[in-house]
Amino acid sequence: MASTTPAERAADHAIERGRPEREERSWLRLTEIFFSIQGESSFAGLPCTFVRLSRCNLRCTWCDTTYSFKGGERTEIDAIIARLDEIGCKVVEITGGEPLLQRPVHTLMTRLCDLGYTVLIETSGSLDISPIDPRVHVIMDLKAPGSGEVDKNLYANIAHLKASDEVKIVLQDRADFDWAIATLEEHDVLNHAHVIFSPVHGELNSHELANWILESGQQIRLGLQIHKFLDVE
Ligand SMILES: C[S@@+](CC[C@H](N)C(=O)[O-])C[C@H]1O[C@@H](n2cnc3c(N)ncnc32)[C@H](O)[C@@H]1O
Ligand SMILES: Nc1nc2[nH]cc(C(=O)O)c2c(=O)[nH]1
Ligand code: SF4
Ligand SMILES: [Mg+2]
Repeated sequence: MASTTPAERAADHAIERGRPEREERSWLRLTEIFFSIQGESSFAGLPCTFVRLSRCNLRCTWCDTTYSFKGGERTEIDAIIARLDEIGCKVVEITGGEPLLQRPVHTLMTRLCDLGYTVLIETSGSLDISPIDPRVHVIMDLKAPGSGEVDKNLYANIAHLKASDEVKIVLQDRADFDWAIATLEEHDVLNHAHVIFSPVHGELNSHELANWILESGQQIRLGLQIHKFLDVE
């Protein structure tokens, strides 16, 4: 663990309270690093190493990663990169918790891009994505009403997406689906990025969601969390 300055301790307290911090430092609060099959996004099915950062500013009702909300090891960026090099997979996803809460995530992502990694970030869409290195593939959620966090969506982010990036909406029920279709239209999302709709796993029937997508006539990708069918991490 790195020795910390008062400024670093203040930054750490900020993320503990779910507030993004602006302090540059050499370490990140890390929940886990694991190597698995990418279960989500247009990269689904590919081998991928996951860097799961700790803490989140949201509390989605159906969140499957609540264990990332507390704790996390202070881990040097150098040590994270050394571990990724050791695993050897050139596709890396930065996730959480909410990875954009911790300012040094940008240093990590830029260093990984410089090293030739394909870097993905999975973010809730509640924090500013504009500082993200343009080489990073952004997968940004918009939170539907069923999540309980719809008021946190930062719609200004949509203008910062690249055409190759992805907007994901996780849906609990038909009301969420109708909200999602209206939101795509209102913010012209399909003209900014790819769009994925995913069911809350085990809650919304995926056949039903598939039919709703077909009936909508829109180019929306159905995303199922394939790691949960494989029963892997
Ligand atoms: C755990 S979050 C971490 C990254 C970031 N906080 C976010 O929400 O995008 C990763 C992805 O898992 C999705 N997710 C979490 N719980 C889920 C569930 N029960 N069913 C389907 N997707 C879920 C989130 O919506 C998000 O797209
Ligand atoms: N296998 C696997 N694929 C994933 N894609 C996104 C994940 C996430 O939690 O962000 C995730 C995850 O937790 N496991
Ligand atoms: S934003 Fe992501 S990590 Fe945070 S509660 Fe929602 S799904 Fe979970
Ligand atoms: Mg997950």
